[in-house]
Amino acid sequence: MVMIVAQQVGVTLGRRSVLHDVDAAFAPGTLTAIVGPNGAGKSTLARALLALVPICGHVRIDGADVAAMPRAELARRVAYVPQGQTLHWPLSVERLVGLGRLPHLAPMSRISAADTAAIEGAMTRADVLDLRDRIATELSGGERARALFARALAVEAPALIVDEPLASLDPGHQIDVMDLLRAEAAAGGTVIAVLHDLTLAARYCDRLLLIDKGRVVADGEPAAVLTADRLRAVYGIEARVETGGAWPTITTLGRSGR
Ligand SMILES: Nc1ncnc2c1ncn2[C@@H]1O[C@H](COP(=O)(O)OP(=O)(O)OP(=O)(O)O)[C@@H](O)[C@H]1O
Repeated sequence: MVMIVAQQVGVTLGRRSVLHDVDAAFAPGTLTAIVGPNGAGKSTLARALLALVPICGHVRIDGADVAAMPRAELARRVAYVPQGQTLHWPLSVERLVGLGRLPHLAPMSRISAADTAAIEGAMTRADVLDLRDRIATELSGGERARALFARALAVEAPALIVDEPLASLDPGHQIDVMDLLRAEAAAGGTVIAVLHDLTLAARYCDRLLLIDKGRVVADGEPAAVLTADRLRAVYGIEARVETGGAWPTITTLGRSGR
């Protein structure tokens, strides 16, 4: 189990100040969605948590500064699925998923029975067993997304950061992925997902971190974060938010002021 804490995190990319003074804590057993409009800084925050961009402030995993952490150790602690990843090598899906075990392998060593079990388990949970012999570069967008998700699951890291894992998935596989993220959190994982679908985020996540213009504008339980006023202010939409059911549902009615 790991605790990830961002303290006063700021990121500047080129000349653009993209994130400002972000404070956030991500606890074990919690599924957190990072939500916000296009360009708000969600992917940048996901990357900042892994020190993949230069940051001001600190990100700590169980108290250790990620910027100073050896990459292999960080890769064992936090599995990461970036947004819209492209594949360059014509590997089979099984071998692609097997790359998730690299952080655990000593140089030149062979994969163990435990590695094989992790790869099989990840392929099963991401529903890519029937694709295992397919060449990953020849998959559809949704199939590729599931294969890359399986690679992250194969790491068996205590924390998982996934950036727009639902993009290009059909509704059934969207539910499957959200169920999986929930299950990872229920098993003690620290799970962070960048999401655009607010209703799915509200239904599945313990907590939403709403980002706008590089700043955290709300952080809390979905029903507290997703108010009609806030959706108008942040997304520029008129939305009906219903909180009477098992989870809040958001129906977008149109653009504000139109
Ligand atoms: N390398 C870069 N140089 C300059 N600006 C960048 C760079 N990468 C991203 N940005 C800018 O940083 C801002 C935040 O980008 P980011 O990808 O984090 O947004 P996002 O919230 O994930 O958006 P989306 O929902 O569209 O994926 C955007 O304005 C983007 O144009």
